[in-house]
Amino acid sequence: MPAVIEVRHLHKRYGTAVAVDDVSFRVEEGEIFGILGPNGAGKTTTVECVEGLRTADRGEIGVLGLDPRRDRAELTQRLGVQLQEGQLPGRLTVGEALRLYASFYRKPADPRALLDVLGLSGAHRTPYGRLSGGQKQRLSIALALIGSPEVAVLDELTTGLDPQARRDTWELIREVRSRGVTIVLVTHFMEEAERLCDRVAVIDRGRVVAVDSPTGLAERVQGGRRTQIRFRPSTPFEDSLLATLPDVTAVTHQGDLMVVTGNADVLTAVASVLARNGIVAEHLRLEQPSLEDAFVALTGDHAARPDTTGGSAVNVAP
Ligand SMILES: Nc1ncnc2c1ncn2[C@@H]1O[C@H](COP(=O)(O)OP(=O)(O)OP(=O)(O)O)[C@@H](O)[C@H]1O
Repeated sequence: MPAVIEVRHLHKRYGTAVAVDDVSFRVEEGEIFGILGPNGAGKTTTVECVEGLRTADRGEIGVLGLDPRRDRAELTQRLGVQLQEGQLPGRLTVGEALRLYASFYRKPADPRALLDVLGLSGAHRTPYGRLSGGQKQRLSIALALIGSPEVAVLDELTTGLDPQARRDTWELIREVRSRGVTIVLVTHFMEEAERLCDRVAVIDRGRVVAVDSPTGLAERVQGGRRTQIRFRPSTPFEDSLLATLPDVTAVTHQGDLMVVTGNADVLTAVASVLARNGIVAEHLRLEQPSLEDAFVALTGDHAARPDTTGGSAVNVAP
C-alpha cells in the first residue's frame, strides 16, 4: 500500500543556513506519526514543505499521491493544518471562524458537532481575542479538522496548555485517529510523543537520526538490556538464584536493596522465581529505558533537550 506521506532526501536552506539537510520518512495510513527534535532541528520547515507552504531545494514529497506544490489546491481539500496563534482576527467569534473555514471545503464537517467534540460549544459566540489559551488551541484543532481531512498536521499541539488540558487534547487526538484520520504531530514534548505516537522520527540538525515506535527507540538505544528492578527481599538469598536466569544480565546491591538488570521480560522471570521460593519483593520499583534516554543517546549533548515531564520510573508495588 502506498504511504500517506512519503518524504525522500528533503533539503532546504535559508540563505546559507541549512535548515533541513537530508530528511526521509514515510507515514502510513491511520497512524499518529511524531516528529520530535530540539529547537531549530528543522521540524517546522519539514512539515511546511509537506503542506506545500514552502518549496524544498531538493528531494521528493508525496502526500496522498499528490505533489504538495503542484497539486496544492487539491491537497488543501484533503490535508488539515493547524493554525498558529494570532492568525485569526480577535473579533471573529468561534462560530464565525468555523463557518468561514467550512466554506473553503467541498465536504466540511458539521461545525456544531465539531464544537461539541472539542468542548467548545459554550464558546460558540466568544470572539477569538477573548478565548483562553486552551480554547484557542482547541479551536485551532477544530479548524484543522473542519474540512474532514484524511491527514492532519498538528504543529506544537499542546504547547502552552496545562497538564489536564494537554491530556484532554491527547484523548481528542486518539479519537480523531479512531475515525480514520492519519496524524502528523510535531512536538517538543517527550511525554507527548511517548504516549500518543505510534512511531516517531527523531530529527536533529536537519537530519532524521532514527524512526521507530517510542518503545522501539528506547530499546534500540539501550540494546534492550536496561530494564532494572530494585527491591528489598523479605529474606536474604544467594544472587545466583536470579543471576542464572536467561533474562537477567546483572545482580548488584545498593544497601539492603537488590538491583536486577535484564531485558524487557526480566520482571516476569524474577517475580516467578521469587514466588516459587516464598520471597516477597518489598518496595519494588521498575525502571525501563525511556524515549528521553533514547533522545539523549541519539542527539548527543549538543541538543537542547525537548521538554520532559516526570521520569520513567514506574511503581509496580507498594
Ligand atoms: N524563514 C526563515 N528564514 C531563515 N531561517 C529560518 C527560517 N525559518 C527557520 N529558519 C531556521 O532554520 C532552522 C530550522 O528551523 P525550524 O523552524 O524548521 O526548526 P524547528 O525544529 O521547527 O524548531 P522549533 O522547534 O524551534 O520550532 C533554524 O535554525 C531556524 O532558525
